Amino acid sequence: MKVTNKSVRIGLVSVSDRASSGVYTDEGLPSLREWLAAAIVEPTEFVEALIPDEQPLIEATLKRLVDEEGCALVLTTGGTGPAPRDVTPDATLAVADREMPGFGEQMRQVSLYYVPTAILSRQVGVIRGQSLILNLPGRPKSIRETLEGVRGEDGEVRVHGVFSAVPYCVELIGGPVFGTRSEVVRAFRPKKK
Ligand SMILES: Nc1ncnc2c1ncn2[C@@H]1O[C@H](COP(=O)(O)OP(=O)(O)OP(=O)(O)O)[C@@H](O)[C@H]1O
Ligand SMILES: Nc1nc2c(c(=O)[nH]1)N[C@H]1C(S)=C(S)[C@@H](COP(=O)(O)O)O[C@H]1N2
Repeated sequence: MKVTNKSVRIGLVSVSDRASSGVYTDEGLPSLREWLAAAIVEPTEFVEALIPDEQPLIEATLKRLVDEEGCALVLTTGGTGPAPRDVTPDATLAVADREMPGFGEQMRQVSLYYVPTAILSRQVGVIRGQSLILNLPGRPKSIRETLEGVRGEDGEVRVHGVFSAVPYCVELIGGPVFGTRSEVVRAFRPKKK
């Protein structure tokens, strides 16, 4: 696989009323940053935002990260549930050019191995311009769970996390080519004939 030395620019958005107002310390952005830095081979640059559950602000943040900051990938955490203030998927769909339903489907599937309330997450994956935007649930532990997938006691992957498909998707929509460390997550690319 061809990989470049260019750094991969990634937007991280933690959507939480309480973390953004200081009621508790935000663990979303550090968890995202640590997982991605361990998973991606190439140097990464992060553009981060910690914001409350306000749909116009989430939409403006996603647009800024993609259109002005040039992020090839944007990951959000929080605000995907059914409560009235959970509006991250609505904001994400509002700024989308195209939906990628497989990401939401697979994340809910993976999450069911961890928690029966996984079906309450309305998380979506979308394309805006040449960027992939993915919603992850708010619990910091769900970041690793959904991105990395489910492992058996032998450490082998039983159910693929969605990050296995992220590098190929980003490449297909015109973003940078990057690889992953297989001990964290194995990126799949179909073999060229
Ligand atoms: N950014 C975060 N940092 C640390 N812990 C978080 C964060 N977001 C969520 N959590 C934890 O996960 C739990 C469930 O998250 P959820 O997104 O449902 O919160 P919420 O009830 O919508 O409230 P808020 O928007 O104020 O985080 C929270 O109660 C909290 O313990
Ligand atoms: N992997 C994983 N997915 C999960 C969870 C979790 O703890 N781990 N929590 C679920 C719960 S309890 C809810 S309400 C929804 C939405 O969470 P959010 O509003 O914090 O985004 O995500 C679900 N998905």
